[in-house]
Amino acid sequence: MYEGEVAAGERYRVGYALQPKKVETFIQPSLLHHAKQHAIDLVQIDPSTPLHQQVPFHCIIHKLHTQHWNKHLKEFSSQHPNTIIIDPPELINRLHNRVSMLDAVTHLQISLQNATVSVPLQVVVDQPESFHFDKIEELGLVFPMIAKPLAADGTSDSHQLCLVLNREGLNSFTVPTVLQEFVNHGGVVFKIYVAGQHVICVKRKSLNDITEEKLRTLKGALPFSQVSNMSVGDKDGCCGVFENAEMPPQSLVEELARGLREALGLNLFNVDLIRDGQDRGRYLVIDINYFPGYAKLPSYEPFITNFLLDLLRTKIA
Ligand SMILES: Nc1ncnc2c1ncn2[C@@H]1O[C@H](COP(=O)(O)OP(=O)(O)OP(=O)(O)O)[C@@H](O)[C@H]1O
Ligand SMILES: O=P(O)(O)O[C@H]1[C@H](O)[C@@H](O)[C@H](OP(=O)(O)O)[C@@H](OP(=O)(O)O)[C@H]1O
Ligand SMILES: [Mg+2]
Ligand SMILES: [Mg+2]
Repeated sequence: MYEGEVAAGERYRVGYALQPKKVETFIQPSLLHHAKQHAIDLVQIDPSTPLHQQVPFHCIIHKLHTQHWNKHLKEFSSQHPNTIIIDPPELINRLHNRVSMLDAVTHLQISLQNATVSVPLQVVVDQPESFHFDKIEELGLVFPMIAKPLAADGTSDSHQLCLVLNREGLNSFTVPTVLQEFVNHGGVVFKIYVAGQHVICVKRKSLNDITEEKLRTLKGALPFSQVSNMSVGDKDGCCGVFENAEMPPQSLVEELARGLREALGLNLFNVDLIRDGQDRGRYLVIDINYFPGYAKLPSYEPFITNFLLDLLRTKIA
């Protein structure tokens, strides 16, 4: 029997390497319990101790951003090729940049049931002095726009966004930043959570539409962060709009999840999708996050456990 193999009646050991805050939210007793009942022991990894001293692992899941961890994991993986690494750090890196993350969508060209999936128009501003307003005008970008730090690396700074309402607002963000077309979408964002072949789409509160009238009265830039973490009760939109918002077609959700999983080579991520308020067949991906907050999903325990079981049974058969 080779290292990593499991005989009938044996158990799987899945190591997790996560920041303390993520351990607190993701590794709930209910998840540990559900996994245990399905022959999976979730074991905390100490990233400061050599991995080979913490073996055996059938699989390792992780979300740590340091180069040191990535190197550590790579070395371990080359010496223990039977341990499944979810997911390879070099592939996760693609989601740490707001341009490369959306590139994967651009190449997909999804069109289903009279609907299309694309990405908002965007431009990178990397040097304040090299930034010319003409450049964004040439691209067809108009106000309002949304400025997002180019890096999406899990730091709180990377979630500091701002609405840019007119030319004045172009001085309000730090570079490098992505300036993105703001698309009115009825204040609802669809979050598609992917764990391998398992996919769930939920709706969350989003930024409200910016009407022509608001655009006439508001000026400069409005900073904001972590909108979709607000509870539904916090929304200032009108009653019932959120509850009544129609979900995207299931076939579109599944096709997008499958396509992105293949294009990115990743198993654990979520996709923020909005529907253009002016064109109900136009969907746009605005964000992709690695190892998102699965615990916010109803029944996340079987969702994650089933994903791990599929993986372990297929790869260790
Ligand atoms: N192009 C856009 N048009 C309209 N609204 C947008 C656009 N991009 C982002 N938003 C709004 O801003 C919110 C935050 O944007 P985004 O998801 O890119 O940031 P984030 O900090 O990466 O979020 P997360 O916490 O999901 O990682 C979205 O949930 C949505 O409400
Ligand atoms: O801070 P970074 O590393 O970027 O990761 C966040 C993601 O960007 C968010 O999308 C997660 O929230 P959602 O699961 O609501 O998307 C959010 O979920 P969490 O706060 O519940 O862990 C994080 O995973
Ligand atoms: Mg988002
Ligand atoms: Mg994000």
